[in-house]
Amino acid sequence: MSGVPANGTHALPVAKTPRPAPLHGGSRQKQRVAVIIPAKDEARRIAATVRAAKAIPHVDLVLVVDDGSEDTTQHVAREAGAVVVRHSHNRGKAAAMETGAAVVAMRDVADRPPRLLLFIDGDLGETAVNTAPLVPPVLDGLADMSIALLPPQPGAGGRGIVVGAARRAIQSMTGWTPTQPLSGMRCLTREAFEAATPLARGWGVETGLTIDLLRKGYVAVEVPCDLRHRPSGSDLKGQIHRANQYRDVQLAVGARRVRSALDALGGHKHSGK
Ligand SMILES: O=c1ccn([C@@H]2O[C@H](COP(=O)(O)OP(=O)(O)O[C@H]3O[C@H](CO)[C@@H](O)[C@H](O)[C@H]3O)[C@@H](O)[C@H]2O)c(=O)[nH]1
Ligand SMILES: O=C(O)[C@H](O)COP(=O)(O)O
Repeated sequence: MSGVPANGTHALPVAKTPRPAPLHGGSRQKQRVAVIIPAKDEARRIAATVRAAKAIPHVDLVLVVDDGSEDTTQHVAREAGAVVVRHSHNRGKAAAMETGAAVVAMRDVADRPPRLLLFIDGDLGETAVNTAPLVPPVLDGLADMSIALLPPQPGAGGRGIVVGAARRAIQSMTGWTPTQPLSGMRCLTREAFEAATPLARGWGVETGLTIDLLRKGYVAVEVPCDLRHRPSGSDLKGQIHRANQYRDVQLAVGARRVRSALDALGGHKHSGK
């Protein structure tokens, strides 16, 4: 298992899954990328996010999953050029990611490699184009999943409680210490995504993804990306959001600890111990 900073001092990592072989004559098959944007009430920013996502090299599909928005997110996203699907009621970010990946799979074609999946948040606006550096490490077979490292965000009101809990859990279960364990901007191979399903629910999704993939031998890298999003403040709304994040992270981690304890028990039985 391994996870490494892309710009760290380690030797270059190698992804668990080799990339598609070159075609006859040596040219690499054109690997395409789908951007998946889970979005709940993002009407103000989704158009800029969609337009910027379309400018990322290798991207031929930008899919917005409207997760039961009460505003005009779906219409604005469609006008900006996204393919839009919608949950009739709000099901949480992880469910929107699963819906997005399923829709992309329907649009993948048999004679080409499945698209890489680039998940980004709906509130990045024009900075969404700066998730482009997440693609090359996965495209080139250095990693199975790349994770964006964001610069400090003006107005952020967090105290590091949820981030710290997620980081420590990932560290104890995988040996890797991520810098920004909750970062949702991630590029994955189809195989890695499938290996991590069913995803942990709601806000536990990133923590669960990282734990599950690293424990299965997939390789993650963190890549600095110059992104701006709408950070949660320190007001009541922000604190309630953090409480929900904390609950979902703990549920994701708890389920994985139980599973790993059961696996260990099963292994002992199997070996007659
Ligand atoms: O029920 C929901 C709620 C949110 N979203 C979308 O999910 C994304 C992230 O939500 P946001 O409100 O921006 O959350 P943050 O607190 O900013 O989220 C940070 O922390 C989360 C994990 O707790 C990660 O999923 C995010 O990527 C990361 O930016 C946005 O596109 C939302 O529109 C949904 O699809 N469904
Ligand atoms: O604001 C944030 O960074 C997230 O909501 C996590 O909150 P935290 O800083 O309290 O971990």
